[in-house]
Amino acid sequence: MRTAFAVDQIRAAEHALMSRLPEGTLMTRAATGLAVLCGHELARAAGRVYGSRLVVLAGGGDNGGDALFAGARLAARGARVVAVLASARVHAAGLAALKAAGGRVLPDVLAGDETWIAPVRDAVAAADLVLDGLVGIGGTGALREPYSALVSLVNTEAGGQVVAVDVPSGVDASTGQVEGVALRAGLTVTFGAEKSGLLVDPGAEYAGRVELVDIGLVPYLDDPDVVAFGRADVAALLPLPDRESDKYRRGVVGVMAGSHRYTGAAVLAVGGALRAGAGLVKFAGQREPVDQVRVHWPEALITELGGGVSVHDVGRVNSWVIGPGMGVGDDSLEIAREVLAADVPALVDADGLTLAAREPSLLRREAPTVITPHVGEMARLLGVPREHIEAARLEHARLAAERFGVTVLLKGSTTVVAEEGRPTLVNTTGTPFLATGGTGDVLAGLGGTLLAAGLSCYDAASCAAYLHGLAGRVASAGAPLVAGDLLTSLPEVFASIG
Ligand SMILES: NC(=O)C1=CN([C@@H]2O[C@H](COP(=O)(O)OP(=O)(O)OC[C@H]3O[C@@H](n4cnc5c(N)ncnc54)[C@H](O)[C@@H]3O)[C@@H](O)[C@H]2O)[C@@H](O)CC1
Ligand SMILES: Nc1ncnc2c1ncn2[C@@H]1O[C@H](COP(=O)(O)OP(=O)(O)O)[C@@H](O)[C@H]1O
Ligand SMILES: [K+]
Repeated sequence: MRTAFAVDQIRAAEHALMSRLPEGTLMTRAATGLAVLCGHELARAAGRVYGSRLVVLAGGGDNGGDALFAGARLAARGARVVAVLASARVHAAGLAALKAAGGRVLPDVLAGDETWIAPVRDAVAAADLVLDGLVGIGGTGALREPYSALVSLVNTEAGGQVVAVDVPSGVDASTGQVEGVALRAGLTVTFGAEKSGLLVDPGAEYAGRVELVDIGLVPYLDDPDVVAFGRADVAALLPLPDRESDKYRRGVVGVMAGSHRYTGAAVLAVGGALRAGAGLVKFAGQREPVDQVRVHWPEALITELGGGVSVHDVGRVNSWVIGPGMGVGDDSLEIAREVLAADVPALVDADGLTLAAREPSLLRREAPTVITPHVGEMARLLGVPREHIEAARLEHARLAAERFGVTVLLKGSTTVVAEEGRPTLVNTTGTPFLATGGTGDVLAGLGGTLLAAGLSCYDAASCAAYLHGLAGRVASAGAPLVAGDLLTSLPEVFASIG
């Protein structure tokens, strides 16, 4: 399991650790680790450290200090290092070390004219590696000048590797938010522990690959702010059938999905539930989706609603999946009321969420509930513009979990799972090729089966996101996928986890 922390937590741990160590120890540890990793990058890109070209961007805080000390170490190994000083108060000892090791300082970017631009641009374009030590965890708000001009220049002109020190400048280390410009790194070398903002888009996208340098912080950290499951975490939670299993013990999933207009959603949601290993899937819906489910999934038990047949006629289930393509009319609302009155865990998706935005009492249930909104559905549920949600995924997923008292799986470029009292989970599998119609329906079915098997909402949502993302990667292999491909890939994914 990967763990990540908010800036306050990092600061508190650093404070506790620093009080036991001689001054400067942590920066030495950080800069040493940074220099080693940059050395690897230079060896890979330029063949060797000696003679390679390095540009160090140094801001006025300790982040700049780390970069200058690392630059000094690489200069001592023969790299040609130039520093760009973006503040009048750069770390004095770091700058002295760099100069003593043969590093040079480029023209003054603070002089107030534009004479610095051409030489800095040329140096950045020619560099094998640019080291971003402008701001780290001390950054607040949008980057100010000259930091933002320097970052824009690196983003457009850098010809070699770009390494962010601790955090890409311009990314909020706690939330991954970016106001204005931020540095696009190929590698982020972060110190002590991962920062939450490095795992969540947009920050994660700016960070590139993340490498952790141990500076001895771990014993001083409290519970993580954010976690990410790995294969072993999912393997430990996934229920496997054993000799005692029968279909009822494995879990009966009720699926209420599809409508006259949207029949495919029902087929995909039932498929997701079956392929996730449900003991039994009971499908309830209108005639058209019923016909389609019957053709595609003879394994499902089917209840055609209407004509005096209601949700009660479905009988006992261990969990409900409700929403994909079910419609948002009054009859759908009535069905949603009946389904969500059941005393079993429920996963509410798609149209189910549109109905809940209209009638929030649908989500006030005794039994556990997972909601799986995409950004648009979340915007409706919270009454917040979708851009705000995209910019601050952790914050809005947590807000919805608190407001509705449910587990929230917020879908999109970074899927996050939020539940009160638990660290927010960030899913690290997946591919942008999943952004195609119907993939969310498969996810809903998958999650419903894991709930029926007895996983908690948090675990079911987290495992479903992980498996779904892997299925996306297997199905896509770099090419477009269709939602049905996920169903074909799921057996391989489950086998690889087992
Ligand atoms: N505290 C510690 O124990 C350690 C800290 N380390 C380094 O220290 C960093 C934190 O150092 P600081 O607390 O000095 O903070 P930073 O160096 O991250 O940032 C502070 C500087 O950036 C400026 N700044 C902040 N927001 C800005 C914006 N939007 N636009 C332009 N300038 C902005 C501030 O005016 C200040 O000069 C970490 O990220 C890490 O790199 C490491 O050396 C490891 C140990
Ligand atoms: N840019 C992206 N990168 C990775 N996954 C994405 C991206 N955009 C969407 N997805 C995933 O694709 C799925 C789409 O689900 P959803 O929006 O509900 O579509 P539908 O309703 O058509 O099934 C979700 O699992 C979501 O996390
Ligand atoms: K930085």
